[in-house]
Amino acid sequence: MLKNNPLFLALDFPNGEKAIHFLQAHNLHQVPVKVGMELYYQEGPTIISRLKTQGHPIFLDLKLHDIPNTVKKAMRGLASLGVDVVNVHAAGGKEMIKAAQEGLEEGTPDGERKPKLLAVTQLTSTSSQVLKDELLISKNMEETVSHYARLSRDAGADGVVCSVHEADWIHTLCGDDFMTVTPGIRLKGNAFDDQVRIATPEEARKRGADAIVIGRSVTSSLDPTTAYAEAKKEWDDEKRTTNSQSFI
Ligand SMILES: O=C(O)c1cc(=O)[nH]c(=O)n1[C@@H]1O[C@H](COP(=O)(O)O)[C@@H](O)[C@H]1O
Repeated sequence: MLKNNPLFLALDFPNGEKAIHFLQAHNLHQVPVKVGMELYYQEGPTIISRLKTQGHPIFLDLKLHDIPNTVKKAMRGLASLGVDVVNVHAAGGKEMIKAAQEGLEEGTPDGERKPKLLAVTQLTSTSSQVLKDELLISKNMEETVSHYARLSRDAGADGVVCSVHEADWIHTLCGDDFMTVTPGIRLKGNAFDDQVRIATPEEARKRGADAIVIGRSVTSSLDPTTAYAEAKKEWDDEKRTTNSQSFI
C-alpha cells in the first residue's frame, strides 16, 4: 500500500477490548484504522493512545456539526490526541469548517503534524430519494455533493468524504490534491442495506479515490484476514499518481 492511499479499517466495535482483540486475532498489525462514534464514545482518548502505541495511523471520525465556536474548541482538543485525520459535516457551513481548521492549527502540539480535515458531503447511506423527500434538498445528488465539496475546499478543508461515484468529478472540480475519502465500500457478494451509494475497492481505485474506508465487509466476514487481504489487493496500485498531500 502506498502510504498516501490508505485503506482505513472501520473499527465499529462496542469497546476497546473487542477492537484490539480483533486486530490482533487477524494479524492486522499497524494497519490504518478509523475510530468512529461507537468506539470513541465508550473509550474516549484511551483507545486513541492504545492504537497509536501499537503503530496504527488513525482517522478519528466524529463528524462534528455544531456552531463554529464549539467546533473550534472541540477540534483544539482532538488535535492534541495526535490522530491523522478528523472530520466534520459540510452541512455545518463555511464558517464552521474554517473554525474547525483554526481549532486544529491551535491545538496541534509544536513539531507535530496537524490532522487532515475532511468534510462529509452527503452520507453514503443517503439516497437521492431521501435527499429530496426527507432532507428537502431540491438539487440532485451530483449537484449537492459538488456544491458541498466546493464549499469545503473554499473554507480550507483538506478534502471530503463522499461516495466512490463522486470521487472523480470532485477531483475535476476541486483539484487533484483535494482529498476524496470514500466509505460505502463492499466486497463483491456483500450487501448491507443501510448503505446506498456503494462500490468495490477496485471501483474506488479506478475512480481515483484517495483513500477508502471499509468496515463490515471485513469485520463481519467469516474470514476477516482473507477479506482484508482481498480489499487491499483490489485497492493497491503501485502505478497510481498519488495526491501531493499525504494522509499519514
Ligand atoms: O465519515 C465516515 O467515515 C462515513 C461517512 C459516510 O458517508 N458513510 C460512512 O459509512 N461512513 C463511516 O464509514 C464506515 C462504513 O462502515 P461499513 O458500512 O461497515 O463498511 C462507518 O464507520 C461509517 O460511520
